[in-house]
Amino acid sequence: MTISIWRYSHLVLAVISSLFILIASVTGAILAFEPITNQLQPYAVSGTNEISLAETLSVLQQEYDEVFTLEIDNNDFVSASVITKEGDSETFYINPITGEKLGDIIKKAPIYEFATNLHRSLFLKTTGRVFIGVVSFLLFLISVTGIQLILKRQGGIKRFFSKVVRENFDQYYHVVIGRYTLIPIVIITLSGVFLSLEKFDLLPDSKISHNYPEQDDVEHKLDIIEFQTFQDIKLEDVSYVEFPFSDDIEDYFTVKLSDKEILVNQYTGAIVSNQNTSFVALASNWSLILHTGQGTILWSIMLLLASLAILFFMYSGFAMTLKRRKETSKIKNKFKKNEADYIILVGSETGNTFNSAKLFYDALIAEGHSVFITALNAYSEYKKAKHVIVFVSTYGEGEAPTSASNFEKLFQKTHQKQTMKYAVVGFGSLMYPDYCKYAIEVDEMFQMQDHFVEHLPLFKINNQSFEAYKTWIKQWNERTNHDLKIKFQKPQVNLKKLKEFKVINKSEPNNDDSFLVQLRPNKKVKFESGDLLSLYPEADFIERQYSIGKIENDIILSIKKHEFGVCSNYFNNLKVNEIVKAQVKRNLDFHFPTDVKDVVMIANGTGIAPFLGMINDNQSKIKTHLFWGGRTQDSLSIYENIIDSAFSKKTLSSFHIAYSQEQKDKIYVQDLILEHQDLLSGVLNANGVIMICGSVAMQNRVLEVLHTITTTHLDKPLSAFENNDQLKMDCY
Ligand SMILES: Cc1cc2nc3c(=O)[nH]c(=O)nc-3n(C[C@H](O)[C@H](O)[C@H](O)COP(=O)(O)O)c2cc1C
Repeated sequence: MTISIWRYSHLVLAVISSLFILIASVTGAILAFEPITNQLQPYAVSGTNEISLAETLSVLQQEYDEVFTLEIDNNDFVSASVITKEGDSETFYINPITGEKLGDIIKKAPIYEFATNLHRSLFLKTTGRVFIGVVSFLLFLISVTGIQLILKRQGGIKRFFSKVVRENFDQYYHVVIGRYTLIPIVIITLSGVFLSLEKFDLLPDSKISHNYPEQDDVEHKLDIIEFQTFQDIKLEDVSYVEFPFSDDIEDYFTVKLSDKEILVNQYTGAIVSNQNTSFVALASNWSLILHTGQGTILWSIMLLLASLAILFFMYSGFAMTLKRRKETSKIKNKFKKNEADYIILVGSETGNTFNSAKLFYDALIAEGHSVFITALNAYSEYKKAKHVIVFVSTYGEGEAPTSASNFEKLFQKTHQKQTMKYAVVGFGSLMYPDYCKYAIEVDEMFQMQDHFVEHLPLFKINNQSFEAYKTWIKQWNERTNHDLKIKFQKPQVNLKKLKEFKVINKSEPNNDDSFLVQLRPNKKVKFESGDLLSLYPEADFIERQYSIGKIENDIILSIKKHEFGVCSNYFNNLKVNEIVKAQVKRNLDFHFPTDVKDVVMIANGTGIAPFLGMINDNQSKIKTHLFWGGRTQDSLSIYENIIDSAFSKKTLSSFHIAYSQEQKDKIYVQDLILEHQDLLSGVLNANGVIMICGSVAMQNRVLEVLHTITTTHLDKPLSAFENNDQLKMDCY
């Protein structure tokens, strides 16, 4: 629940201040170039830590008729205001060792003048300055709420920089870029607020006031070069020197240093007054440096990047909000709640789960059913319903998402009259210790009430996996004897991008209707075991993907033939030397790890394909254990040669098989995993990697077993290893 408060505050603040933030960040990005271009000018003087103030002041006195001021700015440019020997009053950059003029003071370019005015006051003078000050504070609050949201999402400060689940482009980069730029943005906004407060005299007075003790007349005036005080001060510590107004002994040198201001007797060089700079003045100086980037190219570049990041956050933040609204507002029920046979209840925080529920709703409607879809928070009595299907995500630490926050109470006090069948689909992420916990709770609530009968067991979906969702639809279809068709967006095919691959070999389908295809690219194509081969059959141009095993330079695919499968039958009918047009899609998260000591591979059926490549290409001979589940011994025969070859090359350490049909008691790959739990926990404990490929159903069973193993042997949930990139999965 608290997460939605943070998200709501984040959004409201962003909406209120968006236009001004837009102006401030565009002008901020432009202004970031000013200190960069300034610093590229050749006026910076090096070695100011070695030059004494006495040397510079003395040389200036010799070089010019009169000297008024000396200034050293944040760029280390030294400028002096003087009357030249020719009698001209001028201010210019000087060389502090020779005193000679280096160049004229840089004039602010009109673009920077314009951007500064807009940035500071929107050309509205005081009113504008107030606005900008307030907006700066709002942006500070937005950054703080943003940091809070990232902390919640990632599960604490320790995991601030750990892996981010990628749901879509906007969400992913909003979080990833946010992690790197929010702290600089907090600094920029706080310094901006400070500068505004200073402008409106809202800070304690930081002016230094000196005591002016009476000075005794002295007969001999020392040369500046002889002033011990100035000899002891290095130029790098000086920001400003004002020369005495007249020869009067009560007129002094005023010297501003980084942390204090001193008055120096112009005859003796003695310090007359010494006052420390106030905290407010120091903070104000730092605010100016941090807000404008003066003096450091690196920080100026950071300011530029932060300004650009703010623009991206505005775009991606609003895009996410619009998408969320669209997902939740597009529910237009055709049937009333008391007319419908099917009730779909949705619990979602950011709208993703609504999307999956809506696809199911559309498919049921297309089949001619009466369906009513609503949020879990709107749960009530349904007079005619026969089926309740719940799609629900988990948020916070295993809690209900916003649109299900009230469901438990409603469920307890609502009593349905007729008996209904229920099915719960949980959406979550394996990166959280309480994987799909709220869905588990909802499932239990249904189990406890008499009027509900389980239609399908609880089904969990990791990271909104569409493949897993399709598996659940398949289970639904099998259970109901229907052929519900989910309409999903076809990925756009760019036929020009398809490459040609020649069929080198193809085995005949075995008892399981599985066969191997060996393809060779006609031209050079970059691919690795674990990448995907996308095909777009002419019948529908819908993308079908197969996991690639790379052996030498060929692609090995393991395919299961389905009676009416367009693509599997296309492959099965291929003859040697025929050409297949397809595209390789990189699947970087599912490549063989080369920087670990142990790898365990777990597959069932055709999921073995990428591993066939990996076990043969394991050049650094990493200890590799393959667990595979098949139906019968015959299922293995098409892979046997490749596995034997890996054993003889010593690139495979062990191979464990579970045949489900060879004996009375069925054995599955998850049973093998449990049997070898010491090996599995040992590999994880030693930072090894577990890879899983095959059916989603197998994946879910294996994950349950792995979770039991990690909690009992290693005292950690499986999510800890998922977050540490020790779990790689590609299931369908
Ligand atoms: C802050 C935060 C906390 C989460 N907590 C959990 C959790 O405890 N268990 C889990 O399985 N998934 C958790 N998730 C993952 C979400 O359930 C997952 O991203 C889901 O797809 C979101 O669906 P929705 O956008 O429809 O709410 C969390 C996600 C976020 C951002």
